[in-house]
Amino acid sequence: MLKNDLFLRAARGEATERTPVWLMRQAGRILPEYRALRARLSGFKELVETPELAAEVTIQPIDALDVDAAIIFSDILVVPDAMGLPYEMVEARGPLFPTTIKSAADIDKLRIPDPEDGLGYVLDALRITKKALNGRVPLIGFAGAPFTILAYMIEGHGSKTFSKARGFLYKEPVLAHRLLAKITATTIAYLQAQVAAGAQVVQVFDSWAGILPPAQYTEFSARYIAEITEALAPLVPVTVFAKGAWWAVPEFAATPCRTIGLDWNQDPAQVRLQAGNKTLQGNLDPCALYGTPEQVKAATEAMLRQFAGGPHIANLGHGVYPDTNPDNVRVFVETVKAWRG
Ligand SMILES: Cc1c2[nH]c(c1CCC(=O)O)Cc1[nH]c(c(CCC(=O)O)c1C)Cc1[nH]c(c(CCC(=O)O)c1C)Cc1[nH]c(c(C)c1CCC(=O)O)C2
Repeated sequence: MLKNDLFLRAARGEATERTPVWLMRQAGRILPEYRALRARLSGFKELVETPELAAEVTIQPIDALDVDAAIIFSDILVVPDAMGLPYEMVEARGPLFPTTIKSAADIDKLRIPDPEDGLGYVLDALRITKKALNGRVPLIGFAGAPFTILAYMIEGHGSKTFSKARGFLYKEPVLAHRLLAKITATTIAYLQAQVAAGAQVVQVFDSWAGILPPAQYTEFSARYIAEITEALAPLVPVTVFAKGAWWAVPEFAATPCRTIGLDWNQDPAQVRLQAGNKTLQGNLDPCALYGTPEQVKAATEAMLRQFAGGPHIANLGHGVYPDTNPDNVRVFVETVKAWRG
């Protein structure tokens, strides 16, 4: 039994007494207790791959920020890792893949792993977290969208343009689809296993959606997200967050996802018109949290007003930036909780 099921009810499209709130990347470097734990370890991967520690870090923001949902501490890059393409997390630089996908042979070598084998550490973290939460708040599972995962597998690291990955779509469309199909199969099995391990909502992050032209987005990304939502929606409510893909809202609305995530470039009122009865999630600019507490409160209230007229889960328009003052995050959370729109 959940003591606080506001997030879950909003994610199902049900009415709630107040708007639930959580933050993308709430578990991480904004919290001193995260940085302290992280400093004792060899690196990010050790934290992600040690279920007891991942569970501890997942719960930190529930204690520190009093948010209405927990998101399992992991990364979208565990999927390519389990498929046979390991990543490294380079301090202060971000992810790096020592080998990348270049050919049909590279794609054929990739596994579609049994989640309990290749990703058992995430499933263990979910099971431990679920037990430790003891029903305080719902637990969110997640995975990257196949296109965003392909972008890292081909590019090998973060990039402003992802020109190698985008070039691959033009030069090798057949291979791109072969790779996307393999990532999609892995992701569906992985998310189903996350649900079996205790995830009550799953979110698909298409962080690099905005780098594709709309027609290519439909062909190389949205259709695979649709497949994932069709496989998962019978089990739990599914959230789709595609950063920068404002044009794709009608496509997501046609899938069985329950919630659509908005980044801060999107106009909530306009999205409402396109999204039917879906729940909307978002979308405060993470930079709004750099202001004074009064400014944070005003910006949060302005955001809440824009979402009037339908189910809403308050969040930022992307992950919280690591140099954000946690006190301002608490102002954001408290402002949402006090709001009766
Ligand atoms: C694109 C992407 C990645 N990872 C993720 C995405 C999709 C969401 C988004 O667009 O932000 C998803 C992710 N990564 C992490 C979470 C944890 C759960 C949560 O939201 O609180 C989630 C949901 C932890 C993390 N993932 C990472 C950290 C920082 C690592 C550290 O502790 O040094 C954390 C807490 C590392 C990471 N992981 C990734 C990058 C580009 C980086 C480096 C940039 C950075 O440092 O923030 C890939």
